[in-house]
Amino acid sequence: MVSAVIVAGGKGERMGYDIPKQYINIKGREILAITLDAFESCESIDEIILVVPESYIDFCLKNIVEKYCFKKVKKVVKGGLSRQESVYNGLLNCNPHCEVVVIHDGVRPFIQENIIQKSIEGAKKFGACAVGVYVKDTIKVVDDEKFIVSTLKRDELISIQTPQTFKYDLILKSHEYAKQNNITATDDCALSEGYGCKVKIIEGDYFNIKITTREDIIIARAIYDSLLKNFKEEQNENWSRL
Ligand SMILES: Nc1ccn([C@@H]2O[C@H](COP(=O)(O)OP(=O)(O)OP(=O)(O)O)[C@@H](O)[C@H]2O)c(=O)n1
Ligand SMILES: C[C@](O)(CO)[C@H](O)COP(=O)(O)O
Repeated sequence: MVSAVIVAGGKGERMGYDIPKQYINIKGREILAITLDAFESCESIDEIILVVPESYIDFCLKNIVEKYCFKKVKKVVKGGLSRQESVYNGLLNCNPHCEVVVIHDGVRPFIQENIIQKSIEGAKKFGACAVGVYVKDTIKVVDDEKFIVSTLKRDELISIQTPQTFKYDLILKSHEYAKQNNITATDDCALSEGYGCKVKIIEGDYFNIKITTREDIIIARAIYDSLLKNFKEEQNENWSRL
């Protein structure tokens, strides 16, 4: 059984709106709903555990899960103070038969189904698999006064995204190990690396952005338009081929 833990338990402080950024509307659909669409329609996903701030559980059930009839969402559970705590609570709420778990940010709405699928295959084969893209800029290390200390080798640098997909027991143990040893990290790969696990990277997609600050909303609207346009063109092509 494959579970998806979608973490949407953050407050979106860097976005600075009154509502958490996962509920911002992009061309008529909430960011979180667009993210859930991809997982709902991915055949390999058996259940979705949605993690949201406690005060948003009822709101989310009514205005996202029921409104769009997301049938695979089996539980909406409370998040924690950090992303790490939110993921951990998501993991604890997965079905007991879960073998592989796909962990994804609720604010990465442009994830493509084929990438979710490849990450599941990667986790089955390697135990841990994450999606990433090569960085396009040259990356510098700076000191406290912002003078350059060194230049990193770009062909060794990956910008890590989600999904990050794992054999369930492995990621649960990685989180528990981190908790016992007061280890914190901004992603789940780092926790499984800390537990001694090798994580395989698969090529992601530059469109799979994390909506973090206000300029990302402008970019997200453009991506949504472009993906929708491609989808319509593909449908027209299929239609004309019939
Ligand atoms: N306590 C938290 C913090 C973050 N997240 C989720 O983790 C993902 C990536 O986090 P980030 O972009 O940092 O979101 P926020 O924490 O909401 O943003 P900010 O740091 O600006 O407040 C988001 O889907 C977010 O909702 C979570 O589930 N629980
Ligand atoms: C998990 C993640 O999206 C991978 O890029 C990222 O680490 C989340 O970081 P944030 O600090 O919650 O923005």
